[in-house]
Amino acid sequence: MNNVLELERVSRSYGRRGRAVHALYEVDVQVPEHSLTAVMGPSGSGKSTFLQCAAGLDRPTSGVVRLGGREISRMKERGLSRLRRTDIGFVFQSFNLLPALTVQQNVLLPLRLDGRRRDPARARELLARVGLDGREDARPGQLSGGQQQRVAIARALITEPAVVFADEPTGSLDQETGAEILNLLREAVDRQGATVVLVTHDPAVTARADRVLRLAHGRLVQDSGAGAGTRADAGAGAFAASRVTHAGAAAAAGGQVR
Ligand SMILES: Nc1ncnc2c1ncn2[C@@H]1O[C@H](COP(=O)(O)OP(=O)(O)OP(=O)(O)O)[C@@H](O)[C@H]1O
Repeated sequence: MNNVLELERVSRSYGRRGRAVHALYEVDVQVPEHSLTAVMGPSGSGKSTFLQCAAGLDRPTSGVVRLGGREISRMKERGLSRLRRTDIGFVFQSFNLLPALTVQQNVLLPLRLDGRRRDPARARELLARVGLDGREDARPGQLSGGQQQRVAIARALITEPAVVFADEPTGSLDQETGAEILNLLREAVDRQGATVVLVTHDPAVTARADRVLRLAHGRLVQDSGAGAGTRADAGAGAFAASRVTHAGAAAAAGGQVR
């Protein structure tokens, strides 16, 4: 199976030499396509830094990040922002929907921002998949938190990104709603062939992930589920063939990771 995301000896430090804080230290990770990877670890262990470096929102101090075979750690800002629009989908803890737009307009926003043709039929299809059939014209403010996160998932998937990065996607939801959101991300992997990397404190995620990476003090201290026998490997044949690899993805419409 191809690795869609690779980090090679990636470090990110802050501050001056001698007194530098190593937010990430020589992290090596390979993420195969069609898999769900959870990144866990205590507060301050480097999870957000990992996500930001992997998603091209921050540059590592040293090391190499490749997304879809392209080295993004050296890309100029212009290339990176294009890549975030075309190859990456984002889901945030706080949903980050635009309140003045309808649900459907929010889902279509990444296409619009990338100057691409809008595809309302595809937006409706994705909204139906996340259980929001018939809510296309609602405003985010009329929806519950869980429903808003469903919209955010549809938005992240609209352009078939190489990787969907999710930062604490269940962090502001109750347990049951959080479990539903996790199921949807799992389904995006199993039925739509998506690749999801999510940062979380939520222990429930481990049961739904193909792989769990644990960070401590900026280092990768555990990498469980990698290799043979992961759900991704076991279920590879069942993944939807319809996904067009690297066909482009959504920048999170109007949001940053933190
Ligand atoms: N801009 C910055 N300047 C200085 N230090 C930073 C900066 N950003 C992060 N750090 C430090 O890097 C380390 C890792 O931070 P990071 O936010 O990646 O951890 P985290 O695991 O995501 O934490 P949390 O679970 O609390 O969000 C911490 O020690 C943090 O203080």
